[in-house]
Amino acid sequence: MIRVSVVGAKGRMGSHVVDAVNGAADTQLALALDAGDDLTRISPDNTDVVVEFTVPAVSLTNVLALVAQGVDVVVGTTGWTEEKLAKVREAIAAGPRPDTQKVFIAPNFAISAVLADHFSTQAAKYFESVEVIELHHPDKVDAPSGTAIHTAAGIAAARKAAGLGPVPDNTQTDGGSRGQVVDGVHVHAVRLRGLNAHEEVLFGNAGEQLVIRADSFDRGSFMPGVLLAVRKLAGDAPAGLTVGLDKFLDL
Ligand SMILES: NC(=O)c1ccc[n+]([C@@H]2O[C@H](COP(=O)([O-])OP(=O)(O)OC[C@H]3O[C@@H](n4cnc5c(N)ncnc54)[C@H](O)[C@@H]3O)[C@@H](O)[C@H]2O)c1
Ligand SMILES: O=C(O)C1=N[C@H](C(=O)O)CCC1
Repeated sequence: MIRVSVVGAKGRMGSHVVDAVNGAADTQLALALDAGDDLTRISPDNTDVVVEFTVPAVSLTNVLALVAQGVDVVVGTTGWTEEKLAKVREAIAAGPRPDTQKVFIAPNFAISAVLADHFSTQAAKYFESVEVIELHHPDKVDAPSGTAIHTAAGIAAARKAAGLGPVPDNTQTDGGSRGQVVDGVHVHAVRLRGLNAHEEVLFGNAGEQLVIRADSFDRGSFMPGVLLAVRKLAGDAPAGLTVGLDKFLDL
């Protein structure tokens, strides 16, 4: 049995993870902690893998503490930047298990979103224009979504590798309606009661359009990906920091 502790266990995602861990045949819940609880209770003596779903403002601190305690960590919280990822790599190198420690961070655990992201990077070099629209429930604290930032960055890298220049855009005045620009790609965030997690990538050429869309209607859609990551960390995932569920899929 894989012993799993959950940090952020009372949250929308954390509570689903607790249920998923309790419901799977090969995992058992070790500790379920939330804000105000003592993270040092988690150790290799009681936990094989920690799943962390909290808030962007505290996730890095939690991950650094857990690495220092020598436990492997699956992270679903958003808000990761290259600078924060570098701090995780440094913490692993300076931690108690520099050669075996595993940390996995995924902007999105839903297969639909991972595939939309993957197909978008494949499509990117064929289109002159691209924009990303993400649509979420209004209780979400960050915008744009971590998934949309990851998708935009992947598209931008694919465009750069293909030698494409900037997207065409003759906007002369903009009060904010053109969205946030992530690596040259405009990203628009919608917050609407009734939605869960959705993303649409619009590609355009003269006379044609491709739309790639992923819809997570329910948080249960993230749980197979979370359990896959837990199993991979308890199994053959490489040591060090891995980012993105696509790394664990045969794409
Ligand atoms: N990767 C994915 O597939 C995926 C899917 C959905 C949500 N998310 C992300 O997961 C994060 C959580 O989303 P949510 O909807 O569950 O949020 P939420 O607000 O419902 O839950 C966050 C939980 O973290 C707890 N928390 C806050 N500070 C803490 C601390 N220092 N230590 C321990 N627990 C702490 C809160 O009390 C709360 O219970 C967000 O960043 C969200 O964008 C990622
Ligand atoms: O509900 C959220 O919050 C979500 N956050 C992630 C993001 O920001 O990309 C994944 C989708 C759901």
